[in-house]
Amino acid sequence: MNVTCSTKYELPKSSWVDIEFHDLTYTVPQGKNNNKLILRSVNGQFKSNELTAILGPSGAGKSTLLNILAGYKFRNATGEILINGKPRDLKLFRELSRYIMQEDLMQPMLTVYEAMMVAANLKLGTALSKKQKQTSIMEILELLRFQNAKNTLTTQLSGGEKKRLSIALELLNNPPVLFLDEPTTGLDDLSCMQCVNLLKQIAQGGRTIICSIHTPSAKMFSVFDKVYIMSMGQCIYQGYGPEVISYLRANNLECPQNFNPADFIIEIACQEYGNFQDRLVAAIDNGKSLYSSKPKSEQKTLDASESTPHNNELQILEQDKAAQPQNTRTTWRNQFSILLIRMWKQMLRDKSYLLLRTILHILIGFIVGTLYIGMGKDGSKTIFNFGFYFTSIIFFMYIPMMPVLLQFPKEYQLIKREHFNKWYRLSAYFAALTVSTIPIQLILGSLYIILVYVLTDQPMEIGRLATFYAICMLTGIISESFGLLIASQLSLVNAMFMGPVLSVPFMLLAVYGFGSGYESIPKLIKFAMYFSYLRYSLEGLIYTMLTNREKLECPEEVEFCIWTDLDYFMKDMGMENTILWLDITALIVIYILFRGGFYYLLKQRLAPNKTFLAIKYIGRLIKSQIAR
Ligand SMILES: Nc1ncnc2c1ncn2[C@@H]1O[C@H](COP(=O)(O)OP(=O)(O)OP(=O)(O)O)[C@@H](O)[C@H]1O
Repeated sequence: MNVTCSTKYELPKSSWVDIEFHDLTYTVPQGKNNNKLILRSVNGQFKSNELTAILGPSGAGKSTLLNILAGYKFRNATGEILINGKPRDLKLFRELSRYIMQEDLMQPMLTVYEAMMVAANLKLGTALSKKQKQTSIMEILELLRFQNAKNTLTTQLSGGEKKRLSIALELLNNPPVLFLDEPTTGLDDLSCMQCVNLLKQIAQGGRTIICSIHTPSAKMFSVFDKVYIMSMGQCIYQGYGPEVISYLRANNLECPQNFNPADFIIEIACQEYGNFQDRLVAAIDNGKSLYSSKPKSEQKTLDASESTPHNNELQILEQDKAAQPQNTRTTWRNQFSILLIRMWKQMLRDKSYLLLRTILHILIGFIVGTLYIGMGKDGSKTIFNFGFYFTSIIFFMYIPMMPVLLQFPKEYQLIKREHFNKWYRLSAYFAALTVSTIPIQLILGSLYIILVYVLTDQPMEIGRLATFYAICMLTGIISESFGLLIASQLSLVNAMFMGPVLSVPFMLLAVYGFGSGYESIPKLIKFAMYFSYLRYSLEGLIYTMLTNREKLECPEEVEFCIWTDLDYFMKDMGMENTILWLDITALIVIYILFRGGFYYLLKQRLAPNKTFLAIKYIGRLIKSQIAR
């Protein structure tokens, strides 16, 4: 069956970028004084116009090599990486290359076409009109055979379609270098072949395409222009796939007839026929040589001096900019609005979740309102109002925080991919995320507040209602920020555990000492109380709702009401010195601190600076000491 993609569209030609690496070594710290060697002085050359596959058994170091070459990992790596014969400038190289990671994570609630349009708007700037962008998108979608799936939601795509969409998204600004980590994993044979043929077609436009592959079929093995086979962090073969048979024969290893040579060399790498590691590594000079069945004298060695003298990264970038002015990145403002619209679209399209949240706000509002019904003006129930305000604060703590803890760890994987591939600046994403959730919180929050406010018979004064609303909303956005702060650093399971657990001290400190007077609280606890935003919220609500009010009426059936005078109640609670604007200022400051902290930690997780690395190192050291 012919599975070659035959389309009339061809991608624009790309600048040539040859990648070469020498003595690449990569270690990871393990235990106290131990280092694990993952790449062992490997060498190699990956050329433009070629599709190169990195092969090897599981754990051979394929992804590690790919990560280092793409610049995704670079700490703890030593050796030399040359781009067109000149030392790589990582910052510039990142502008030239794109990395398609193994996970098929897609922005949910968008169709293929919409996902492409968002990517085009972010990557192609404003130099192209909407019509031109549409044409580019349609051409790429046609090339990747998406004509019939362009209106399908990304989450409903098949495994192969998701892989192709990941490639399509990165092809929009025509990068000269594409790295792909296991693009065929999880695909059936036909989809694998289609994917590899497509990559070959893309490479033929002058691009350097490097992918890691698990076990290709014999047919696929011959499609690659070059295969680079790894075993235990070293190179055991580099050359054209089918020539591996003669390479092994030259090293006294005969591939049985009708046996897939790719399977055979991988079995050898797994030492199924004995240990040939050193012999094969020496035969290919750990990647310094390129095998060819031609006589030895005609084989190429991969010296830097022999590589084609192309331009360096800066020259390529300038050349590309001149040839493709549409590739200039869009402004921060545009990035912000594109991302904001994407977030709102996704939020509004997730109808079942939106409905669930709406029902939840109404239901909880109704339950809380019913539990505290009519107590706002009842002199015998003054203390119950305290409970009502606290319940409301807890509601606005948990409701915005829990979805964030659940969603953000997954969202982080998407941000990592998009940010690494230079779709947008992190600050634009952060600003869009900050703004995106506010309207929905304001609307849903008001559903709860209107219900409880009316049912509990709180004073119908605009000023009090507005302040009640503002404090609840501030509590909500602080809790959301706190959730983001946690979720930006932890996995889903850990975040779901840590979020509620870390909230407990905030709750305890919020009510600590009420009724016994501020002075009786120990100094250390007083100090800790400054950090509980819930305390400021609770104080603010109590002050707003209970000061400057007339005496409450004591119902006839009740013999004695202790707190009809609310000033006495405030005094008994130890809250007579509360200053509302101070509470609100503290809430705003905490919000800024939590949001700022979230941004800083997210930035550090994506690209850690030295301080952060040192903290991580100390953490690892402590962990290893505890584990001993
Ligand atoms: N941070 C790390 N700490 C400890 N070991 C690591 C670390 N990163 C990678 N390794 C180890 O390095 C080796 C190579 O990993 P790598 O992911 O590059 O292999 P791979 O060839 O891509 O494997 P697979 O095909 O299974 O994905 C593995 O043994 C892995 O366990």
